[in-house]
Amino acid sequence: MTPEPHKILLVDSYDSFTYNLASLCRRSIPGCAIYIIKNDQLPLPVLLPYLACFSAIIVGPGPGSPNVTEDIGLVRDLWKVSDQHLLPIFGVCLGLQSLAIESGARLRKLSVVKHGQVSRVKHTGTEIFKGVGDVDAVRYHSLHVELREHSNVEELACADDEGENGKVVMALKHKSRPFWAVQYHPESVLTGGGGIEVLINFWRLAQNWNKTQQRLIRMWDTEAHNLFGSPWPIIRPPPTSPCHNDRRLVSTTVLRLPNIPIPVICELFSVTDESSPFVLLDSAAQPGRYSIIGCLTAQSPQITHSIGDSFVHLKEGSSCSHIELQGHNIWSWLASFMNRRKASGGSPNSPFWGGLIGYLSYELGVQSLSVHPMPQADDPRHPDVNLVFVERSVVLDTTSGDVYIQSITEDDGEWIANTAAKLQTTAQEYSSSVTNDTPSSTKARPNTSTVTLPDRELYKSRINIAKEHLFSGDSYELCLTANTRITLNDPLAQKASRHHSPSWQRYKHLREVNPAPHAAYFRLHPTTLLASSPERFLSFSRPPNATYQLRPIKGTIRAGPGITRAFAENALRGSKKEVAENLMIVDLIRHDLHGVIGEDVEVKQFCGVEEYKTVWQLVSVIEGKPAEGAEDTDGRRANGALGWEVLRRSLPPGSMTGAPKKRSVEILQTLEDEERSLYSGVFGYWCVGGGGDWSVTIRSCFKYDGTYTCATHSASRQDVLPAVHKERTPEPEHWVIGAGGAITALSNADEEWEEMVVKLQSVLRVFGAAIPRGN
Ligand SMILES: C=C(O[C@@H]1C=C(C(=O)O)C=C[C@H]1O)C(=O)O
Ligand SMILES: NC(=O)CC[C@H](N)C(=O)O
Repeated sequence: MTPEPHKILLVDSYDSFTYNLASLCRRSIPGCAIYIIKNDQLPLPVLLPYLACFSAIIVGPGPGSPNVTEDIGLVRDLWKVSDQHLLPIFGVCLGLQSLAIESGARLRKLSVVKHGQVSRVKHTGTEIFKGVGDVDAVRYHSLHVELREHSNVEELACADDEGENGKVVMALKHKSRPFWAVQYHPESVLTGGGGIEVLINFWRLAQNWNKTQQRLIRMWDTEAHNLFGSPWPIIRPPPTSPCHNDRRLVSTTVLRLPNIPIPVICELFSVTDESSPFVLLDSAAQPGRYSIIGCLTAQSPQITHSIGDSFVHLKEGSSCSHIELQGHNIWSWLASFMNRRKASGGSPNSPFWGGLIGYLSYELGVQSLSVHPMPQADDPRHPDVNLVFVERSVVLDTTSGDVYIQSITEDDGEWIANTAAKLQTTAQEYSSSVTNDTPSSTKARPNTSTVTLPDRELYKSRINIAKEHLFSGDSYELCLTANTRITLNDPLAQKASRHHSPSWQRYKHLREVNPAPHAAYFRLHPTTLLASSPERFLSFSRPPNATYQLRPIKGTIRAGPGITRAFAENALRGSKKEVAENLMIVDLIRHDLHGVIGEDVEVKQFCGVEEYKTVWQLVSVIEGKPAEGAEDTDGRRANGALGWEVLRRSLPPGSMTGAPKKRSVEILQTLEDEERSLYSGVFGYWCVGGGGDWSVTIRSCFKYDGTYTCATHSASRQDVLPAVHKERTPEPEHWVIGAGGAITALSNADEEWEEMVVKLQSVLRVFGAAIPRGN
């Protein structure tokens, strides 16, 4: 009989680094099984009898204070259990602070808080530091503890913050009970020397203690299983309804047409008809590579859903069905939808064969954190999910010039042949034309718009309030943002028709002035989105052996004359503040990914400096692979449902919230006036072959049409929509641009305002508007 694995209980205080700690634990304690509970999940009397099932407890970090019941939950009681229930505990950060104050130490605020910063730690070389050499440790704390003579804990390590905070306790042990703790973060990617080494020592000490106390480990029974569930990692794609797998085949023709610009290809389709839907995912700059055009038909299914609505709305041509979710959520509904539409046989070199393209709002992510999203003024609510199912597509590989013309519709050879012929002719005409111009964009005419900017003083005052939250230990970083509104009043300039799409003209202008690797143009009624994002959120490659990649950005400076690579590298990678900002998000993203796919998560690039048209950015790359067999969800080849699950559980993007994510989102809701909507959400695709690629919706603008006909909860299950007027009377257009930046304890309000303005300007210029000087 194989021995029972050692069971470790990990208590999570709603932190964004917990799964990193779980992963470190698994590496330090071979074969252990880790059960994670929230600090308020079980009342102590319920937990107590089960402590005997565990070999040790790890108490994780978290926002807030060890003195506040809502922040610390049952952790404070763990230190006081009777000898009968006693077991070894290892505390991290908030965990250390709780142990210390319950053992007679004093809680203090740091004069200079430490978030995402590395300190040299001096230690005794004993206990959890036995055999450990130099320790360079990452710190995320605003509070610290001061030992007193009669406290029951003794110091094992400290950091010397010199003039800033003096000596700060970095590790402790209890004088008589088997408790050890560190103030720094052993699980951070940048902690060196005091990570796995310290956990291995803790485990040795814990096992010794259990042995000398002759502790009997209680058998794991059904009751325990019901209470604690399965051990981490729980790799589980969203539930899908059973389906007949009528797997479709992808038909593809490949042409080599170098130099034919994406706008030229789009204009062969319906992009110039403002009244028809259109989707383009555009790699308009490096490191983007593929541009994807969804060649929609009148029947292409469009799926919309708003949070709080128990229906999904499916529009196909002129009919609209309202499908009740019936206990499912939108995520599993979409997973089922895709499960019925798997396809195979497409070109392995084309990342997209067909599938869903569209966007998911910030508030959809907020809701999955169990935080109530901010209310929306509009009724009915605008869609938080707006996707179209693409059956015909053209994909351009901008590196090789290969163009993939693809269809997953049966017997679609004629469309493929016609499209190929059309593209070839256009390419010939284009290459022989004298000017070789891309179709020209309309430069926005000045004085046609009213721009409402965020109020500078208000924004700066909010930066200062954000910093107060950081100083008090509630958050380590907050991504504060604000909306700018543009109203276009010039009816002549805006007149849309079958052959003139002002929003497309504007998009072409945007891709010229701010070419970006993750650009997009969506006309998905009632929403129009023009995006020029530098930031990939998550890509998952086609199974089998999918790789999940996230590319968070933190750290921004303006691009322009005189800003050389050397200057940018020094200003970004050479800056303690910028690297700290980036590190916090890297650790958060590692946690998000570990949470879904388990242990295999790696930082492939830390703080690379990348140049874009208007800004230089600090970019990190985190990659993961699911455990073997995890993708194969239904016995057949998987369809990317696990990638979809990573997306569900990682939204909103950590780079747009700050860390810890949940508490940061709650604080941001008190500092921002209105919902973010598309901004700070994601846009991208989920392919019928199982891959996906989603970008962060930043450096973008969006607007809603006045009439959103499909979301009304009609009593009938199917409505016929009124015919769309082809030539609409122009109404003022209301565009929104969100912009912001990460606030840390080191932030300066004027500089943060400037950074927000730089990001805003990258899009605002397509409206012919500029921010007045001194604003
Ligand atoms: C908030 C924005 O950007 C985010 C914040 C960044 C930063 O603080 O440096 C960089 C990229 C984005 O993750 C924005 O563009 O509006
Ligand atoms: N990382 C943490 O656990 C932080 C603990 C506490 N909230 C502080 O800021 O000091």
